[in-house]
Amino acid sequence: MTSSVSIARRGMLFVVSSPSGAGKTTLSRRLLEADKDIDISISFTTRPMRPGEKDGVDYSFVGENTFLRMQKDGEFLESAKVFDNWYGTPKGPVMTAIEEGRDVLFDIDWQGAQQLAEVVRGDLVTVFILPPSRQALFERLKNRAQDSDEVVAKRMSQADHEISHYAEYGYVIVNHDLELASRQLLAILHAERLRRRRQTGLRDFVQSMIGEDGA
Ligand SMILES: Nc1nc2c(ncn2[C@@H]2O[C@H](COP(=O)(O)OP(=O)(O)O)[C@@H](O)[C@H]2O)c(=O)[nH]1
Ligand SMILES: Nc1ncnc2c1ncn2[C@@H]1O[C@H](COP(=O)(O)OP(=O)(O)O)[C@@H](O)[C@H]1O
Repeated sequence: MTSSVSIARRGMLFVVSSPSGAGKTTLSRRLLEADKDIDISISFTTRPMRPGEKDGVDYSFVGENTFLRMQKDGEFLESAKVFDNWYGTPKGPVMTAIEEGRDVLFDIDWQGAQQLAEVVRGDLVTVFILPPSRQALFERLKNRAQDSDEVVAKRMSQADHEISHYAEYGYVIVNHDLELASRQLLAILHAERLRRRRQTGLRDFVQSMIGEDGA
């Protein structure tokens, strides 16, 4: 197998959003396993930890006072209230990754995607995940068995509003078959990396090739 040529490029902010239960967490995890050049942004949240979640891994779980202090001090790249809880993206790790030419994955809602679009524009790629049907969404939320009936009902009632934002996204995937949806998400990541304007080292690369003698 031939080894690939490495050309310097800008990192991108890769946003995945969906109504709760459509599968964005599952798809994001699979993307991280399949590709080692993308890091996930770990958000801060005031929502209670779910069974199986780990502080600092799934989210950094903080109280409302801490969150609001961080928000006031400008420590978030974006922040929003979703289902009565606060969520925010810490600035530092994202900026470091982008400067190093690494990509960052965001599992955030449409409000966060809109705010990021104002800050980074050309470095932003957005993907919206749709469930195959309303019934499937309900069943996934119930089968996940991590939220009370009341919370599931609330998430279902918010789904229409979430879904209504799909048209603000650059890509849309219907997550019916998990394998297919995972491949589609990976394909978007790979194609977006090849955008000419992201490949900042292309000019030097081509220049050196054109300048070479003896072909
Ligand atoms: N704007 C914004 N939204 C976030 C952030 N972190 C998570 N979210 C969104 O908040 C919503 C609720 O997330 P979560 O409580 O984990 O529930 P889940 O989506 O059902 O797993 C989802 O739409 C997430 O994408 C963040 O840092 N900023
Ligand atoms: N394509 C799929 N087919 C069946 N179940 C799925 C599929 N994708 C995800 N799930 C399941 O649906 C539930 C919700 O997925 P999750 O990734 O937590 O959604 P979200 O992060 O969007 O709230 C989980 O139990 C997950 O295993």
